[in-house]
Amino acid sequence: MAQFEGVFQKSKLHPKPGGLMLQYGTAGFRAQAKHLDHIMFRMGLLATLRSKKTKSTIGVMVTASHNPEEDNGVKLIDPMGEMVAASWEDHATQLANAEQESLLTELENIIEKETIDMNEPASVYIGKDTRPSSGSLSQAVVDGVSSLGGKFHDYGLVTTPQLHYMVCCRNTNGCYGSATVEGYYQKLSHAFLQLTQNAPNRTDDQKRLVVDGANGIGALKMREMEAFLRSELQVVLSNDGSRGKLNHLCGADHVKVQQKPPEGLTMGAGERCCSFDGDADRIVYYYTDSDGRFHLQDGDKIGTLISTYLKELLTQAGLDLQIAVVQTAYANGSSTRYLEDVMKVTVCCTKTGVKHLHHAAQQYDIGVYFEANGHGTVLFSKAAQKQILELVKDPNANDEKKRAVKLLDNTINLINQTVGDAISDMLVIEAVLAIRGMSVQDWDAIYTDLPNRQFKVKVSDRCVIDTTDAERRAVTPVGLQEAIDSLVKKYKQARAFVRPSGTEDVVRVYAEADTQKGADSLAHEVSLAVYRLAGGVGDEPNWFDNINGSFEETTMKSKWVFLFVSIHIIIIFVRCLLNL
Ligand SMILES: CC(=O)N[C@H]1[C@@H](OP(=O)(O)O)O[C@H](CO)[C@@H](O)[C@@H]1O
Ligand SMILES: [Mg+2]
Repeated sequence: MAQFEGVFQKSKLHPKPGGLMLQYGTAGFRAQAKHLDHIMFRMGLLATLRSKKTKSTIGVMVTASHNPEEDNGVKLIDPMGEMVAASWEDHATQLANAEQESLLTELENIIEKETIDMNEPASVYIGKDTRPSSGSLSQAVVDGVSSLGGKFHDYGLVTTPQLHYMVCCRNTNGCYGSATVEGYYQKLSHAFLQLTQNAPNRTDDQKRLVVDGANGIGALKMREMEAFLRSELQVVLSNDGSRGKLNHLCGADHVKVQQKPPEGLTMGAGERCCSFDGDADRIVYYYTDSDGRFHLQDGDKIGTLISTYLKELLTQAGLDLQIAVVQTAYANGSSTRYLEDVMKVTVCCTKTGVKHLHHAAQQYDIGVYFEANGHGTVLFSKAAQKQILELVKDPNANDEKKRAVKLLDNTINLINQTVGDAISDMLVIEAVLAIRGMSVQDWDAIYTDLPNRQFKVKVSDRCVIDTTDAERRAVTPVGLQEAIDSLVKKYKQARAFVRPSGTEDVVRVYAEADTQKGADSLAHEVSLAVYRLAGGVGDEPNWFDNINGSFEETTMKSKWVFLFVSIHIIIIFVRCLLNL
């Protein structure tokens, strides 16, 4: 214990509020920022141990992604830039929840269980998003690393995928790229410019893209990157953080869940637009048509576009590589049908959370994975990359083969294979549309989404809901799945499921049906079933609140409207009385 005296003393500066229990969820810890100082310190400790164990650099990203600005969170990044191994998530939860006096015992337990040699050096890369709380929280991470004698490099403000990229570059000794923000811009922009040479006649209009930066880090980084793209992409940046609040009525999550454009964006009819989320690891595209109808190109559409493009190139290059698309239960039924029936690619479904999709995608030569919300990337196996590189160098390849394989090679360099990356995905999409001469409308027409709806329900303990079959069926509480099954039967082409969120204290409800009215009504009925059978708290789910935005926010709005109307009625009543 004596060797940890420094840790113990430092930990007193980052005390754990007694009784506070948090869990390493879908994407790390997330909570109100004011509850996270001790978590950050402890994740600094854990990252140092993980670095000693793996003899590699580990990443710690301070962000709460799409959550409101008042929240924050932290994710750990493993040596190849992937999410931390699942077994270490348990260590993270144990360490985070240890009361002050048992912190060192918990630390020693991990060291013993993982047989960590404490004489190994440790190196941790740290990054943060633009939340007001991120500065002091990332300092707490630094304190944790330093108190265990680890070395750290603080990248300051970076997107989550940029930090994943840095970690991978470092641990591959630069093979993946150079571990600087500039290195990231250079690698991606070089590949993008190579790809767009294959679409030489694009007009300025076609190069124009309206980007909603969610008032977050993605906007800052997009500004920095612009010059590297040499006008081959002409970004019109909105919600750049100069005025609005992070993720407030904007950003990828808002657009996907509300199925409407963000505020703060001027969209011409038919114009190609996209939204990043708060830490720029997700992207969705959209446009409004001449009738003002909103069309969303979500993660499913992105996955379809990219896999179609890659499949075509594989055929042209004569490469026999297996391509698969990984989705979650949130994937629109139409996308799955299109991929399986028309494109004839393998589709597999995993639990929500990139770590699950990533691992599934690693099983294939080329694994394209996208969550419906726009979080995803493409993984190329080592063997696939080798075959592609060999063909690039093959002097006997004919022109068609040469072109296809060169495109594949540049696409590999443009994709951030460590994790979903809004900037990298955006450049891939822009390149694919340019090369294939497709407009956003052509892309939209590949298949038509089934109308769908997502709701949130507050319950006293969301862990009462346990699921199976990649979260498509609820095992507990008793009777819930039966209730969902009988509700689904009332609608055509319908499907619905519920699961506890891993990032917010809510139960998520998803429904799709042949009409929007049907999807809305099914989602509402399932929400009521959750509320009644899974311990709902507060008012019963209200269809109007759910449809019209974040439910806390609209509940507040409706309260204000109610107060305003009541005051007016009273005034009118008093006036009438006075006139009498
Ligand atoms: C339905 C949905 O969009 N869920 C999101 C959300 O997870 P939840 O566990 O549903 O809160 O945040 C995750 C992290 O960003 C993301 O991976 C996931 O797809
Ligand atoms: Mg995110």
